[in-house]
Amino acid sequence: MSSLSETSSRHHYPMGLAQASTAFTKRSLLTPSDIALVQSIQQEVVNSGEHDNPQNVSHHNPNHKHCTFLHKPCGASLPANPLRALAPQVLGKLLRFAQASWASSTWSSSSGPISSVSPPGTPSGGVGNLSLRVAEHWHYDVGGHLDNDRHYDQGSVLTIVTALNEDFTGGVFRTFEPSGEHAEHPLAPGDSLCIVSHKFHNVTPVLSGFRESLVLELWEGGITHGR
Ligand SMILES: O=C(O)CCC(=O)C(=O)O
Ligand SMILES: [Fe+2]
Repeated sequence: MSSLSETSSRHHYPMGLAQASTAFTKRSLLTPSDIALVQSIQQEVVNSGEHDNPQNVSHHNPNHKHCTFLHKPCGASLPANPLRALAPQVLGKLLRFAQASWASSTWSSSSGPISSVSPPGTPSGGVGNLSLRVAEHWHYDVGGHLDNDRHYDQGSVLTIVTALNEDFTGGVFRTFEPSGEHAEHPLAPGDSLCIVSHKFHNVTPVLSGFRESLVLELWEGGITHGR
């Protein structure tokens, strides 16, 4: 109510409200050539050397999945933020989708999970007021999964997940709803989903083939090359 509490709550996103929030899906947001571009950037990052997320190296075998950061410097041959520099139109599509999702949601209404963040349509509000925290390419082999029902992306505001391939079974993206049930969000290649980052989400085990996804997190913390 007071401006002091509003200021101090700027980076507080109530967990309970996030769980009740809606997920938005956009079919075929990325074209096959957009996907091929993202995959080629991921390959360039891998080939350039330092692509491993140190926090995820140990996950490579036990968890059968692997992360490549597409937002941080990785050697002299690539720009500092490879996805933004080499695929600005792809990033633009994803950010515009996040903006449209937010604008049609109640996420930043007074009783919404991100009421502390200025919504689209207000001066310097919306996605333009957030920064790209991470752009992650995920590769899940058979057995790869994200099995914590209460996994969420702490500290971020919006998460945008895009499917990059379809040559697998299992590997379904789900949200864990307040009812205690999982809602499945099947995603075909190029389909994107946008959620408030504090909404619980998970991925069922890949049963055959491999699964590739692009995960963007937007936050209020400014440009980062870290994490
Ligand atoms: O790969 C996905 O679909 C989502 C992964 C995820 O939620 C995460 O890495 O935080
Ligand atoms: Fe996540």
